[in-house]
Amino acid sequence: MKRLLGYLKDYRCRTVIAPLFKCLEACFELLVPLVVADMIDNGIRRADNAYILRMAGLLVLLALIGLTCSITAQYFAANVAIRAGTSMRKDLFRHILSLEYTDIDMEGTSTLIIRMTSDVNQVQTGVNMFLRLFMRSPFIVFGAMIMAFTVDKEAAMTFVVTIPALAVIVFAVMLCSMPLYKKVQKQLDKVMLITRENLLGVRVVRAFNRQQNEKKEFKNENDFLVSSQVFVGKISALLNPLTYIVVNLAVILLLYIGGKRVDTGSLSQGQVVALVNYMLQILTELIKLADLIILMSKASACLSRINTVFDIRPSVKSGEDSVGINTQTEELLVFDKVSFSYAGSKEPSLKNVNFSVKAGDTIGVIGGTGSGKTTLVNLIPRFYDVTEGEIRFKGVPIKNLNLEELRRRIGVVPQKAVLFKGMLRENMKWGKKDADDTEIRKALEIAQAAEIVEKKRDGLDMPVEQNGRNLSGGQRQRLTIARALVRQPEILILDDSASALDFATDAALRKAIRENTENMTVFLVSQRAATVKNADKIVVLDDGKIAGVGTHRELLTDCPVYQEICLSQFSEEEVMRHA
Ligand SMILES: Nc1ncnc2c1ncn2[C@@H]1O[C@H](COP(=O)(O)OP(=O)(O)OP(=O)(O)O)[C@@H](O)[C@H]1O
Repeated sequence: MKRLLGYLKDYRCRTVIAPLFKCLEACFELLVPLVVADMIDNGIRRADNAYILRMAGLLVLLALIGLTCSITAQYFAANVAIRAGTSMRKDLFRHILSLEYTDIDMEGTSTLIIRMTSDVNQVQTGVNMFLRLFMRSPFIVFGAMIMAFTVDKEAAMTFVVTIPALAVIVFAVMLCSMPLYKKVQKQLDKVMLITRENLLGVRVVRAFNRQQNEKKEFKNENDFLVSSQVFVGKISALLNPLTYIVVNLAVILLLYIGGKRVDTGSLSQGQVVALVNYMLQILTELIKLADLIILMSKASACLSRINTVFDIRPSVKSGEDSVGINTQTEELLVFDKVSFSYAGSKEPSLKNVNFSVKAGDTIGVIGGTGSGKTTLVNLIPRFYDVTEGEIRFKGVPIKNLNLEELRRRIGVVPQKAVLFKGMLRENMKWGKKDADDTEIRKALEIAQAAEIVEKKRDGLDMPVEQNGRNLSGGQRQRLTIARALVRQPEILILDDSASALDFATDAALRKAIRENTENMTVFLVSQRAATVKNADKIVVLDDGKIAGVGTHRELLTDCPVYQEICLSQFSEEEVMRHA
């Protein structure tokens, strides 16, 4: 709540104007029954057409003033709600961008998208409706009761009995339905998560002919959502019949008491009609108030979910500065007894990893699926922090280095090639804002991606669609490698980034990288022995542990895991030739 008030603070004036105008509208509405009563008593009873017309004109005037007040209030309420919602969405986006892999893993990408979209929207709607109704509805309920007392104290006693009865019904229904609405909201989230997952993985679903299974799963969750909605709808639907029974009974009582008092001359017919109108106004407002409370409870649930995201502190903290970097040392990186476990995972993904890397070396990282290759290289730019041990960069523990500076020194090409919507040139400049076309073209050449650009009419201005969907998997991979090269990082990490390339292009790529990146330390992560065999040092991983470190030749003689990998990919003759 404090956070939301923080967003409303900047719009104090508008936050006050909106409910005030709603109250002003309510004042004019409360006058209507009195004008109608006067019209009946002094116009219709005396058949005074001129008077009736004058009163009708007055009613139109009241309606117009009420409408103006209402439009003004709604304008300011919507304005405040949209501005506060937009600021909250912006801050949430900024906060999510500051989170690290671990934090995002814990929440899940889909959940974060829901927080940023539907949850913020729900809070926005809650603010809008709150500003419009939180003063107006109680104002009308109490105002109508007071007006009824000014009309006739005895008949108005009906209100004293009816309003609490109505309030009990409205709030009982609301209390029963509120937790159910929360359940519905949760189920809605689930359906949205399934929808998102299926849309993102639509090709995989088709490729594995999983449409029927997915349809079934979606149907189950959706049916549960529908049945929950119908159930809560049925409870909410009780509101109208129950309240109308009470109000109709109250109206009968009012007419009975009013009729008797009309007979005795203490009350006019018009006044009886005014009392009935006040009763109906109270009913309408109590129902609106109940709707508002349900809406507010949904909005507050969404707000607390948004707050849990805001409360996540980035788990990777930047070091103060980069003092102590030894520029003379040959050892660029040292993995010293490094172990790592993912949050919530019982088994460590890396166990006691020790090796060092010289500046300018090419390091191959090889191992079976799930052996920990990606995990290992992700520790270098501190996408995750080690659980045990230490990684040192030029003699300084990377935890002590300024995070931005550390990452500026590293170019990462992840397994999944991601490009962003926009021009290719913009994508290429991600790592170096001021890179010129010559630098970009050079990087494209090394990454074997020059021909992709040459073939396109627009050259570097070619448009890249969302997620680079107008490019093939291999083209995307080469372009992401080029993007990392534009930056000319000290350390280049290629995490299985050539998996979609044919062998010839893969070989040409490695040759170009070797020839053009003399001072760059390159990590080549791959499952292909051919990719890593020329590396200065190869790290062989097996189930999170180091199975061997050395050159291709050394490992072929003394690392059984490496031998096994090579034998599964080369002929025995080829392996023997290298050994
Ligand atoms: N985000 C994560 N949360 C929990 N466990 C994870 C996560 N990412 C990977 N793991 C686990 O860590 C282990 C190592 O995974 P990693 O991705 O590093 O393997 P890999 O050698 O790169 O595999 P591949 O060659 O298939 O990409 C695996 O057992 C995997 O299940």
